[in-house]
Amino acid sequence: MGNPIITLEGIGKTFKVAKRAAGVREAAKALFYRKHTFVEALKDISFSIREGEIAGYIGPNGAGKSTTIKVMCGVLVPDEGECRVMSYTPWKSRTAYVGQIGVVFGQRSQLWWDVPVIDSFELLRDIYKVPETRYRKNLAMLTETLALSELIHVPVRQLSLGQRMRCEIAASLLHDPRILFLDEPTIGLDAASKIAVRQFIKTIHKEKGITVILTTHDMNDIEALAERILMIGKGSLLYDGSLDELRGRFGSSRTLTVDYRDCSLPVDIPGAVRHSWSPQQAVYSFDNGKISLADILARLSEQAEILDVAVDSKSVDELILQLYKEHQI
Ligand SMILES: Nc1ncnc2c1ncn2[C@@H]1O[C@H](COP(=O)(O)OP(=O)(O)OP(=O)(O)O)[C@@H](O)[C@H]1O
Repeated sequence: MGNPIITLEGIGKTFKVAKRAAGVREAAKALFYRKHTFVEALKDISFSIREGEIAGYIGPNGAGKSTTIKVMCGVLVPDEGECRVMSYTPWKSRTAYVGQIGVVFGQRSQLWWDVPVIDSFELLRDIYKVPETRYRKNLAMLTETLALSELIHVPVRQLSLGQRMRCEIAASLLHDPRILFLDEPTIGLDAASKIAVRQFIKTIHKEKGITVILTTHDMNDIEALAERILMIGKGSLLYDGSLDELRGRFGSSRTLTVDYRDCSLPVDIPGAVRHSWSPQQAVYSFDNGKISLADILARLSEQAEILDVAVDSKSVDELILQLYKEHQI
């Protein structure tokens, strides 16, 4: 893994929001005095991302994910703290900076709605001043890997969500950015489109070594892509680690169901808890840290001929939910 490419130190952002009271009288009063409340969207956020990492940025609704992405993209200026991305402060020298990053907001489009996709691509080529040969090469690669050949001559408004998302991702990569920010790239997509998007992100990361920051509510995205998870809740960073570390913390308990040919007596296995038994099937739970699956099966096979085994671990959704509960968010 490379050197730090993104560094945030003590980033804070508070939004001032006008308070609206119900009723005509209150609305009239509001013309003269407006009451405000303050929303602390980010509180003292610090982390750094190394070049070539894929980091999943997760947290419940309203946690501050999009606000952080907007700060890192230079769309929002924080009230306090430092943010360095490559050699840039994102909200300064915007023109040079945007040429180095790709951004996809799942809920917003960077493509022009009424014109064919290829026209938007050409406009982006001109905005980012991509040399013609490089543009042609990238366009050919993206068209092939994202299966766009049927789509690029169609106006964006006629595309389905999944088709548009493939075009959005291509648009964000035409200029060979070093970092790709993806804010909910699989939102609203069907299962096949989600898998296609994940597969493409994996490929582009592997082939180009691009750094990826991904926000999502879909834990399958995290499981498929993120080597590292950053979790934010109520504006504060609450977890920074790998999925495996999270499994070690909450998810080491597994359930084993084993089918065997007639076994007349229940088998006790030190380190595993037996939950049910019959001459054909037994269910155990065990902790990876205490006894391995291989050891349990070895003990069982001394007593009976094993026909089939099934092992369940906690799903990523369950692990994340446990983390949310631990932090009461
Ligand atoms: N422009 C804004 N004006 C006022 N409040 C805002 C603005 N943008 C965000 N907020 C508030 O800041 C908080 C964090 O919002 P943000 O969009 O970053 O959350 P999020 O984690 O991306 O949520 P979601 O998963 O729902 O997209 C929320 O309370 C939100 O209402």
